[in-house]
Amino acid sequence: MEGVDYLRDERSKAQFDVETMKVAWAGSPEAFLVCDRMAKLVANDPVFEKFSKPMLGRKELFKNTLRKTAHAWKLVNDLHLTEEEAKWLRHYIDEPSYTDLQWEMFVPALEGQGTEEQKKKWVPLAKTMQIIGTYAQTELGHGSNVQGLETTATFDRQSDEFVIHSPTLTSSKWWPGGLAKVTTHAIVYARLIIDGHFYGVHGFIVQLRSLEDHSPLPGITLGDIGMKFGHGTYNTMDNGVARFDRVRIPRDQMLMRVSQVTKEGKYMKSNVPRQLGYATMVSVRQTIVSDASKALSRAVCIATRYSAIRRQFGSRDGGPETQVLDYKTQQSRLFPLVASAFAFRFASDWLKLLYTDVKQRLEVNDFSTLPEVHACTAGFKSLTTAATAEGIEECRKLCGGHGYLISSGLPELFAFYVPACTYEGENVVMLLQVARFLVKTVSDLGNKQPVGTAAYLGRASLLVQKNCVVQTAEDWLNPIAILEAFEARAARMAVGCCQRLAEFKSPEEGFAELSSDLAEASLAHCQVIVVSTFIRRLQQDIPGRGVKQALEVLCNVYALFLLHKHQGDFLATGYLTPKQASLANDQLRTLYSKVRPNAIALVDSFNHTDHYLSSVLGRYDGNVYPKLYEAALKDPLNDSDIADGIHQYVQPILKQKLHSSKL
Ligand SMILES: CCCCCCCC/C=C\CCCCCCCCCCCCCCCC(=O)SCCNC(=O)CCNC(=O)[C@H](O)C(C)(C)COP(=O)(O)OP(=O)(O)OC[C@H]1O[C@@H](n2cnc3c(N)ncnc32)[C@H](O)[C@@H]1OP(=O)(O)O
Ligand SMILES: Cc1cc2nc3c(=O)[nH]c(=O)nc-3n(C[C@H](O)[C@H](O)[C@H](O)COP(=O)(O)OP(=O)(O)OC[C@H]3O[C@@H](n4cnc5c(N)ncnc54)[C@H](O)[C@@H]3O)c2cc1C
Repeated sequence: MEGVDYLRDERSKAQFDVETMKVAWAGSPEAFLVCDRMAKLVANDPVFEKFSKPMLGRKELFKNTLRKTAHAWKLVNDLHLTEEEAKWLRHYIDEPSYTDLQWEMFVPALEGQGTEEQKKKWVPLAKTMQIIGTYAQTELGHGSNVQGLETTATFDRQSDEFVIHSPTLTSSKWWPGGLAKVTTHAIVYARLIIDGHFYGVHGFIVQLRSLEDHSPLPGITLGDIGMKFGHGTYNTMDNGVARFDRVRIPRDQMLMRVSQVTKEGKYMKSNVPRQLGYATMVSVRQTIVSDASKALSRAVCIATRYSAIRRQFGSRDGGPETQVLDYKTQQSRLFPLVASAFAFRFASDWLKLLYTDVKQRLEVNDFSTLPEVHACTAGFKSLTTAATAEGIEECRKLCGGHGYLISSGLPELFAFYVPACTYEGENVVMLLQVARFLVKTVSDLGNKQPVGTAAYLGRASLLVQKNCVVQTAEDWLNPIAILEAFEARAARMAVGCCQRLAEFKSPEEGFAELSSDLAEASLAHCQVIVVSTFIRRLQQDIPGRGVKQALEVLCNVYALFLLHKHQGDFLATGYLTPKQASLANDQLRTLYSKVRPNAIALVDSFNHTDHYLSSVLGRYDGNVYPKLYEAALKDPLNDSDIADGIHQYVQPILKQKLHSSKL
């Protein structure tokens, strides 16, 4: 049998209806149709070809992306694509471009932090791409600590302008996407100074380049920050550096929803919290969570298909060897990642609802849920990106040696994905934000009943006393038992941290000293939410033959895998006995056997095109080995039998006089 037959055979074993599962994955029949249409549009358009990327130099890579972006923008207009369709188009094109910053950060910053008047002026210009903007917050010397930024915006009362200035080398803006060569404008974050007094960091709309000839405006020095990790992935983007030498902008280009500066130089705070200045980051963190499930589903699709084709050992008489997918070790590394992709998918759908709700509230100045939403987006961003980056690398290893080839699609996917652990809030820094929220919630338990995602902490006093009642491996299939275990562990970790914090001289000293434990408690809290979201999703009506049952198995795999991985926490907090932890692991093995017949069908449900996967190992048809050969033969080194440099550098070594060597 060939790879093609193996996958056909695997597909015939599926115990659920794949077409309905595709809809469950996409979220709705309408969402599925949009994704499917955009995926095919991209896959069938030769401009969006990706296989030549690894061979391109930096300048060609960049220009190639400019060309693709221009073509995509033309399609958006010619085909009258909605914003949702345009986002999927961008997703399937699969190439970081300046438009990411324009649509994910520049426009949301204008919309979230601008006054009505500012929005009226700037948003239409941005949405029609008459101006192209980026988000210039990070500096050479400061990224995570936004309040530590050094760029200054000094108000000049006489001219009614702000003077934007980079006072030091470390104040150079460093990283903003599209800044080096493309963007005409930026939201520049700077310390506001009026009459020598500092008023904190604010956003300012600064024009960077001439709209006529694209040259940098006077006083602004722009450049690229250099090549990044991987080759053909993030190097398509011109992440840039900018220095400002007393650049003047009109007063009305400070984003003034949160606070205003009057013509007279008076600083006025409106009744909105200053954290609203951080709202753009909340918005994009939510997008990043949704991207995590997409990236992880891509990696597991490649690794699962290849694992069904690859055979090793198991036959001593020349018969077929064992599919590596049948090894329990392979299953225990791969299936939790398949389950995680689904878990993150449902978590991101839920987060989107939470975010839509807070956005509507913020518009009418209701800020009550902002701290919870900030904690959720920051925590989920950290949890999902860390697990996805690790998961992609695990999938590469699951594909053995061939996983290391660029043609497997996995090295480039990892290089593209891994900065998500850093950008938009470094992951540990984000967990510490969750920790602040947890500590406040637990410390306030006497006065305030927690709601929403923290509601379970309202039962903390009970959860720290109760013990797990599981007696058999079967008991671990009960969602109530699973959820209580996660809640008890998280509550015990949070309460334990708070008790120890009280032993320090000051809360700041305690927080710094216990920060590792606090980060772990935050992760445990986020896992409660992801697990409970998955469980709640299964309580909804899920049509289709066997679809709900297959998802139930995955939900249990996800939860019990986490329980096994973090069993140290579950045991140390005293909720579980070692016997109960071991029963969970027994159940996990049984669950892997239930996933096995559905493995290929599950990854088919992601509906990924071969274009999007860009992987010889993950091809839908399974025709792996002939295509690996074909891809290898395309390498420029295979253009001729004798490569450049052989005559010059190798032949002289071969022809050296042997008596000169002692070897
Ligand atoms: C080929 C192309 C095709 C083209 C197609 C054309 C068509 C295109 C159409 C559509 C395209 C769509 C594109 C989609 C693409 C999607 C891709 C998405 C990829 C995105 C790429 C992202 C790039 C990355 C960008 C960046 O990285 S920007 C920089 C981000 N920086 C950070 O995140 C900095 C992190 N630091 C912080 O957030 C903060 O400083 C801190 C650490 C959270 C705060 O620290 P500190 O304690 O000092 O806080 P304070 O400032 O004092 O504040 C204290 C209180 O405020 C609370 N707080 C903090 N943050 C927030 C918040 N965000 N919201 C609410 N509250 C917040 C904090 O908890 C404190 O509260 P308290 O009560 O405890 O006091
Ligand atoms: C591909 C990419 C694209 C980017 N695009 C943009 C962009 O468009 N616009 C923009 O403004 N920025 C952008 N950035 C910058 C990005 O937002 C920052 O790099 C990020 O916020 C992390 O900040 P940092 O680099 O200062 O890391 P640091 O904060 O210096 O982190 C270094 C280490 O210190 C630790 N650390 C930091 N603070 C604490 C603390 N309080 N407690 C414990 N540990 C701590 C971190 O955990 C980490 O291990 C981009 C970055 C990348 C990689």
